[in-house]
Amino acid sequence: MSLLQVKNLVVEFPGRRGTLRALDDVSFDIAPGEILGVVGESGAGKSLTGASIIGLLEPPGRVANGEILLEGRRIDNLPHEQMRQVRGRQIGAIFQDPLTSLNPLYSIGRQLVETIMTHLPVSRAEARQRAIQLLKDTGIPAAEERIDHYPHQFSGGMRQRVVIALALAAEPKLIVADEPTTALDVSIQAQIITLLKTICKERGAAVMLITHDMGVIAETCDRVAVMYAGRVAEIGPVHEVINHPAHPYTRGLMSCIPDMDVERERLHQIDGAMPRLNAIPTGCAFNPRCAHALPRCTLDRPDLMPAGATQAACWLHEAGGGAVSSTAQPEAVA
Ligand SMILES: Nc1ncnc2c1ncn2[C@@H]1O[C@H](COP(=O)(O)OP(=O)(O)OP(=O)(O)O)[C@@H](O)[C@H]1O
Repeated sequence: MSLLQVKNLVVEFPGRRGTLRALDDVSFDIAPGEILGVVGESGAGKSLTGASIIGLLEPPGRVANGEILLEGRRIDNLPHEQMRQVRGRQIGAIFQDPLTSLNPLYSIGRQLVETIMTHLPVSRAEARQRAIQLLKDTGIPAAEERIDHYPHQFSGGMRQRVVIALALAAEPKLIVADEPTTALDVSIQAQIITLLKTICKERGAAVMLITHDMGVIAETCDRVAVMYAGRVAEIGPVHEVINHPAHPYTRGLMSCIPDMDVERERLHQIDGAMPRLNAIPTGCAFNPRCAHALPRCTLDRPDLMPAGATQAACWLHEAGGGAVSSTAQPEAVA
């Protein structure tokens, strides 16, 4: 059974000039222990998807339709307090800025011990031992001493290690990590991503990893969901999506994977811009930027459909349609 199921998720923002639909029919699942990458340009809906799962969608944003299930149980409609429990115990969260997750007034030991004791049946002494072990496991040197230090006494990279320890403290089944390294020095980003991957794999925790960086996805994830304009454009095993991208948008993103020795770049290399929420084109939202658009693409919105070893929301893959050739070489997207 899937660990997490997101079914036909719709998120809307009511406004004076009408309702803006930021997520439109988003569906995917995550298996136990799996690392799912979520990638796409700025504004694609990655963070809103993560926020919906962890129950931290900020009003007036609201889930207007769809369901989110964790181990078969709906969590999108839970009362606030129950969702807080789920968030601490079953789902851990890691954000871009470590200081979002840490209370500057408490030592990191106090924060770890309280989280452990809130969710697991252990004594304070046991919780402290667990906290020290978690800090060691996340690569904090002299953990026995540093456990009594405050967040400001750690560097950015060390703070994000503490946040990973905190997210794992209650032994959750799922970690939602939203751009966990973007705020960090480039030289330590890879270390933190590697740590996140190894520590979650060791513990069997699944991860939803939101990032702009296709390079990170390639190195870290089992599967990847590519988002565009509030929808999933393509989803599949990471090596298939990278080597045989089925959606023209994904093919454009692939050109953003830099060479090994070139510094990583963000996904801004596809000509044109993602539409604003109040101006989403009819049909496929990508059609104005797509070199392969068919007349139908401007009229009917495609849902995900089988496309080789992945699923793509693209009419080119409809049975009988002329599928875009899948090669490892990305081609320019007009
Ligand atoms: N409070 C809000 N009110 C109105 N629109 C919003 C609000 N929050 C987000 N949006 C819109 O929802 C869309 C998706 O936003 P989201 O933050 O999920 O994108 P993203 O893919 O995570 O982008 P980024 O990579 O820049 O974080 C964007 O068009 C954004 O402008």
